[in-house]
Amino acid sequence: MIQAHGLRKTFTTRSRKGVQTVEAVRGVDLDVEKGEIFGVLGPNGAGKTTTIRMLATLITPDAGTAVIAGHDLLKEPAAVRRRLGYVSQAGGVEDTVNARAQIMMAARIHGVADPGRATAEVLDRFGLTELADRPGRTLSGGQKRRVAIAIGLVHGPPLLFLDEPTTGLDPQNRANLWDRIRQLRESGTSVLLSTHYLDEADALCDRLMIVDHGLVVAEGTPADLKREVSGDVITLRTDQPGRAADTVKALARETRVDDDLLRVYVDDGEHALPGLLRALEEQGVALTSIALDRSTLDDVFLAKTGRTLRDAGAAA
Ligand SMILES: Nc1ncnc2c1ncn2[C@@H]1O[C@H](COP(=O)(O)OP(=O)(O)OP(=O)(O)O)[C@@H](O)[C@H]1O
Repeated sequence: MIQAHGLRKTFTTRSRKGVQTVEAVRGVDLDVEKGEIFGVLGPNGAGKTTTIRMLATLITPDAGTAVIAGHDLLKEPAAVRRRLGYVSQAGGVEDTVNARAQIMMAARIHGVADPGRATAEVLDRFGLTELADRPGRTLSGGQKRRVAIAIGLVHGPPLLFLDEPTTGLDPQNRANLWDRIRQLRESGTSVLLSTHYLDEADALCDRLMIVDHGLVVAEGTPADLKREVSGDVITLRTDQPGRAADTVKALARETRVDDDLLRVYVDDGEHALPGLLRALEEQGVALTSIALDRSTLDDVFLAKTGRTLRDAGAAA
């Protein structure tokens, strides 16, 4: 559905401080299969939105090529545009106009043969029929997000771009939206979504790429990626993380200190734990807490970039 190679975008801004350039995307390859949910996971400022906007024909790449739904992104942008739906991070739902009218307008803009019917269908599909005649400002965050997706889908595109679809939603609305995105996949729509939520990427995506500073640092299924940094993570909280790390180094594949936390990467946590605790006790290192977990996508991010996704987000 999408084959992209070497996508690049640099932004130049001029202000009183002078000319500033930001290399937002620095050579991204992407391969999205038909009917899959593909995720672009990364911290704030990683280049997710810029990548999606290039693929959605909204900004022109400085370099690179892409074929989307069988059409060349640069040579046939109008054909590409007809085959995709795009839902921006902000959502694009008007406050003063009701949902039905907004969806109907999108259907007309796209030249849908029977806009009334297409609107009614998409309203029904997203559980919006009851709310269809209320102005945008009276809808909840989750309802607005569903209207935005309905606007993006009313012309029945085979490919949908969702830029951070669940940011700001409460857990119940996020779960609801995940179900609806999964239903899209079942009906054959390919979905490319960006997110900075690890659990979202893990729960929803068939495959994903992790981006950082405009580059792809890892790609695969969530299970493959986690297998790459295989094994378990033992997280120990202590006042002496450096000393604890030195003590357990020989028993671990890798250790990482993060404030008062020591992460110990081992092949088999259950078996490694007793030996680890014994060694720490012998050295007189006191612990305030112990946790044993399977590796997560954050551990993949940490292994590839040396930072956790949370830290990377905070630094951006
Ligand atoms: N129009 C623009 N002009 C100048 N700089 C830009 C522009 N758009 C994006 N950037 C910069 O490019 C970098 C990547 O931005 P982008 O929006 O693609 O990141 P993102 O991964 O989507 O982040 P977020 O999760 O915060 O939306 C950032 O440093 C951003 O400030």
